[in-house]
Amino acid sequence: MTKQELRKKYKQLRQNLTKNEIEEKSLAIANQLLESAIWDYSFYHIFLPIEEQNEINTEYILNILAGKDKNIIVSKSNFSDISMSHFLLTDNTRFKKNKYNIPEPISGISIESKSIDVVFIPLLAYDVMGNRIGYGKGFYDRFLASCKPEIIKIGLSLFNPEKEIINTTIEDITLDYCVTPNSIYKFE
Ligand SMILES: Nc1nc2c(c(=O)[nH]1)N(C=O)[C@@H](CNc1ccc(C(=O)N[C@@H](CCC(=O)O)C(=O)O)cc1)CN2
Ligand SMILES: Nc1ncnc2c1ncn2[C@@H]1O[C@H](COP(=O)(O)OP(=O)(O)OP(=O)(O)O)[C@@H](O)[C@H]1O
Repeated sequence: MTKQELRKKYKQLRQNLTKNEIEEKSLAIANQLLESAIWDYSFYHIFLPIEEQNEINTEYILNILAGKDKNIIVSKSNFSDISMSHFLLTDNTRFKKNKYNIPEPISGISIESKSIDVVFIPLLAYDVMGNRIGYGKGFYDRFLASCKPEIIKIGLSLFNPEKEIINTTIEDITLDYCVTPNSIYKFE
């Protein structure tokens, strides 16, 4: 299916889930991650969910990261130039929702994207090759292009992969893993 068709399909699939199902699946994803071999790093970037879009609740993963004393990085999105700026999460970090309902840190210690070791990536759909699509602005494609090449890219999804996203471009950066409530997919 094309990116456009997939965005429509997965927005609908998400809207069909209850809040309870999202909590259960979010917890299951965090538990899958606990089993994985990604914990020997220092700087972990995570997204904060748009609740209104039924995104994964990443709080369970945040708790794991905090428990393991990792450096946790969260971002602010600039919609005028489609860039993201990154901040270290501390006990004092306060959040505010932007106009797209994404919770963002109000201020904090700036972190450059090259410092990040592991990034958890939001998505609408992905395929068995590790291609992903989001809301279609290209925030993550630009962000990941600015990171170090060996950064570990982990998609998080409530659903299984599609066979194929057909209209991918060279700018699309593929995932290394995608974690779902039931599985961890590894892409070569
Ligand atoms: N939690 C979270 N943070 C994220 C992303 C994400 O997918 N999830 N992004 C991933 O790249 C970037 C933000 N990308 C976005 C791009 C477009 C819209 C947007 O157009 N929202 C519209 C309609 C949404 C829809 O298509 O249904 C709106 O709210 O009016 C929102 C976020 C960076 N941060
Ligand atoms: N590294 C980049 N530099 C400049 N433009 C880019 C880059 N990556 C993607 N784009 C552009 O951004 C637009 C949206 O890309 P795409 O459809 O892949 O978004 P997406 O992956 O669904 O969105 P997101 O990354 O925000 O979740 C496209 O027009 C694409 O050409």
